[in-house]
Amino acid sequence: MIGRLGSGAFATVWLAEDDILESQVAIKVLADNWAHHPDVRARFEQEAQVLRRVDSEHLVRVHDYGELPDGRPYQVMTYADGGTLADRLAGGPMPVPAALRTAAAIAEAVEVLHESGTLHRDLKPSNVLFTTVRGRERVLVADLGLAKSIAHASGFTVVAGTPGYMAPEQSLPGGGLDVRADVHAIGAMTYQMLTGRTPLEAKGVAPSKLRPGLPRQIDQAVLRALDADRERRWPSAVAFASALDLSRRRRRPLSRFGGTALALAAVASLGGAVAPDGTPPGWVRVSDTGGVVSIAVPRSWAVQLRDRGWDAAAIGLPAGTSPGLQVGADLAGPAGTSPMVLVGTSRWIREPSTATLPVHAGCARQPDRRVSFGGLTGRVRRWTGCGGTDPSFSEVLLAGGGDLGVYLQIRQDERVDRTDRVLATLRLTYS
Ligand SMILES: Nc1ncnc2c1ncn2[C@@H]1O[C@H](COP(=O)(O)OP(=O)(O)OP(=O)(O)O)[C@@H](O)[C@H]1O
Repeated sequence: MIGRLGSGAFATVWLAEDDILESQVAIKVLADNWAHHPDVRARFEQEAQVLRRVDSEHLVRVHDYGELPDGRPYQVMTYADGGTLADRLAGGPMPVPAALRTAAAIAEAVEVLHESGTLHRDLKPSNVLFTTVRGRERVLVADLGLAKSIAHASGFTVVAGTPGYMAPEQSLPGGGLDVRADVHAIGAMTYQMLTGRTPLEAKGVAPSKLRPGLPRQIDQAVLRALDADRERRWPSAVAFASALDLSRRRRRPLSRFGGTALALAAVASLGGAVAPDGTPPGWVRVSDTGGVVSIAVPRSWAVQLRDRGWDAAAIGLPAGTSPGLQVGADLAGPAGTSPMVLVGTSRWIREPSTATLPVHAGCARQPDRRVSFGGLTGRVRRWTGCGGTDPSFSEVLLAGGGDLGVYLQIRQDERVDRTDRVLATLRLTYS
């Protein structure tokens, strides 16, 4: 051990030298009084497992888990040499681009956690660390609030979430939490990075009142993340990050292709096993009411479902309802701002197809490419660079598996294309 880095309500974190890795690591040791509590201990271990398995460059990595001779469990994790966001905020608000970049990185990490089925529950500036990688600073989200949640559930006098950041529903007994509680906390930190004050301290006034010159879109994005009614909040961390990113791009058009990578890189990095029905870990399978078509999407996309079919007239085929579904993060929200998948079947979709795929005005059409999945073949047309609030669109026609062909529209963030990954999970039941 080289020295003590800090302590929280549950644990003390030490700086140590790893002889094998020849690098510095942080070792978090559960406090003695909690180490005797089986539930808290189990959650501490669970936290280590999650942070070992889930892989994002913006999440603290746990390398090892063990037990000291006196029985206290510990986690060995990446050492963050750049202090915490709390330290930075002690000096007042951050430069706007740095605040937005940091918010996007936090959202990315949290989105990856959500996709693996884990809520953070205790996002706050002391849990956001900075480290230096190859001379560049990187944001790292640490410390899941798992221990807190169990302590709270067991009636201990520990607040489950930190005032100023936690969502209103977190202080309600038994209020089932979902990803939107974390969205609230990211919103609160973004507010503070931009204005120097928590929304609680500032009584929720628009950030631009405290930081003149902030664009209206940033005000709107941040206030929506903080809405007391979670139904009106951004439905996912990535939806919030996209809204901030779009505001940022509008301010600084040159940064469009550089800078922040959004959360969607998550897929490639998820651990765990693919389910027998082809559903990747952290994804959710949905189907239409008749069970004819089913598909899996990342959990954060699967907030709303319309499962009563669709009308193939939408793509220029004979009208009439046939099996189909639409699943998305925010189907009722402003068009084009959140991920969505529409899957419609039709016996009119054949090869060569007479369907008329939609044109996405303002987007750049990419060359069509041929795809083939589980006996179905067809083509994908992708539209990118849509500008405004629109992400990318993939238009897909597939046929050849039986009497039904399939049309899909996949709306997603334009920089990471999950079209094939989603298509690979498509299942059709032929009559
Ligand atoms: N990986 C790390 N690298 C460097 N410093 C760290 C690391 N993890 C934690 N720390 C430091 O140790 C402090 C204590 O961390 P810990 O996670 O135990 O508590 P906390 O987040 O401050 O509070 P609480 O657990 O009550 O929510 C942090 O505030 C931070 O300063």
